[in-house]
Amino acid sequence: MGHEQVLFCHSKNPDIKAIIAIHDTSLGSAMGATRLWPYVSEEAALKDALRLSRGMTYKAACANIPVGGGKAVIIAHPKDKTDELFRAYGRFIERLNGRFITGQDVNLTPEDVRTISQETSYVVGVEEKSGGPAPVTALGVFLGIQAAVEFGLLSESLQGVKVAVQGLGNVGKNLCQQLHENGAKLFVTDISKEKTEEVKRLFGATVVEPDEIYSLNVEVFSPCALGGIINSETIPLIQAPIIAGCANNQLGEEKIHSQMLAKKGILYCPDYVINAGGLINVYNEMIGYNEEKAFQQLHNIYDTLIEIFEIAQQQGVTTNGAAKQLAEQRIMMARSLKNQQKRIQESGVRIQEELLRWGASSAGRLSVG
Ligand SMILES: NC(=O)c1ccc[n+]([C@@H]2O[C@H](COP(=O)([O-])OP(=O)(O)OC[C@H]3O[C@@H](n4cnc5c(N)ncnc54)[C@H](O)[C@@H]3O)[C@@H](O)[C@H]2O)c1
Repeated sequence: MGHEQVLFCHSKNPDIKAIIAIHDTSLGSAMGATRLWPYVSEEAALKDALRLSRGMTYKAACANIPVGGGKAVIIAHPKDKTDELFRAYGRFIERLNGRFITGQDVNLTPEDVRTISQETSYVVGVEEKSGGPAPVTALGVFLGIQAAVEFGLLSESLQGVKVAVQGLGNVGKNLCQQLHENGAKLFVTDISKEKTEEVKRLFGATVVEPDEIYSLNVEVFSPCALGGIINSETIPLIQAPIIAGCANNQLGEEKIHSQMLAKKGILYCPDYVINAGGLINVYNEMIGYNEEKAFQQLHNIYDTLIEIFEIAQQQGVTTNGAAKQLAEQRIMMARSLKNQQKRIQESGVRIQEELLRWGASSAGRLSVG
């Protein structure tokens, strides 16, 4: 998959096994949260780290922020978490000298991240300066829905547009609020009755059962719960001409299912493009949180999606294929700029050396003369 560096971290006391995968640093230090999971084998853990770190490279490139892609996994059961384990892990990160910056993913708490930060400063999310990533992610998804509706339905307004939201958690509920405030008509589902009742009461949403959400006659289907829900079983049910939601890894099989969607004429917003708000938020926390700047970058999601839809339409490729193409172009451009800078620096050093040599020899001639 073209990784720059993969580290296998191991110590006996405390007992720790972790893998840090740095996929690409052309755009900047590799960023990627740390996941703790009782993987069945080291191979399974490696596969996860490799796949997720490559995803981060594409996500950052599409979001147009100067960070690279990385990911780390700790092979452990959540019940075996200890401070010693996280401190040992922090020391591994510190040794990378800033090539990899991490944060909180599955099975890590903000407290665990704080423990890691006792050994390394290359951690984000230690102090939440922005109120967490979910509202920013939701706003990014909202902008993505606007882009898709404008491109796919030729409408600049969401007034009366029917949107089906699957999952009313941290992101889903915030998204419902944005959609409601902009005149969309909501259809929602969640496995928690409490959450569906709240969204019904607050935003006048129509509640449906979890398995009914796919086949609704709506303009937008917004998956905001689980991964893998767009697959060979659900695609034939989907009526919406647009899919735009925050859930990670929505497609069961990336290639097969993105092609099935394209064949059916469904405009799919690649998940890692539309849900980049969380990463944008974390990046801004790292460089010193500035709300205005973060929200400006968030608007890139809208522009990037329009660009992706245009590439897909012009070249007859899937939106997923177009997103990868765009990300790879941006990475190649960053690489060639870096190489140019390096060449300029090297030739600058060579000229300086020539001048020094020339100066020394003419000084010699002068003194002789
Ligand atoms: N939080 C972020 O900033 C962020 C950023 C990028 C991607 N994501 C992804 O977006 C998704 C949602 O994130 P979140 O932070 O809102 O999570 P969350 O856990 O707060 O919410 C998920 C919701 O989905 C519901 N749910 C679970 N199974 C369901 C089912 N079968 N049908 C309907 N609803 C179901 C849960 O009850 C819960 O309310 C996840 O896939 C996450 O990885 C989140």
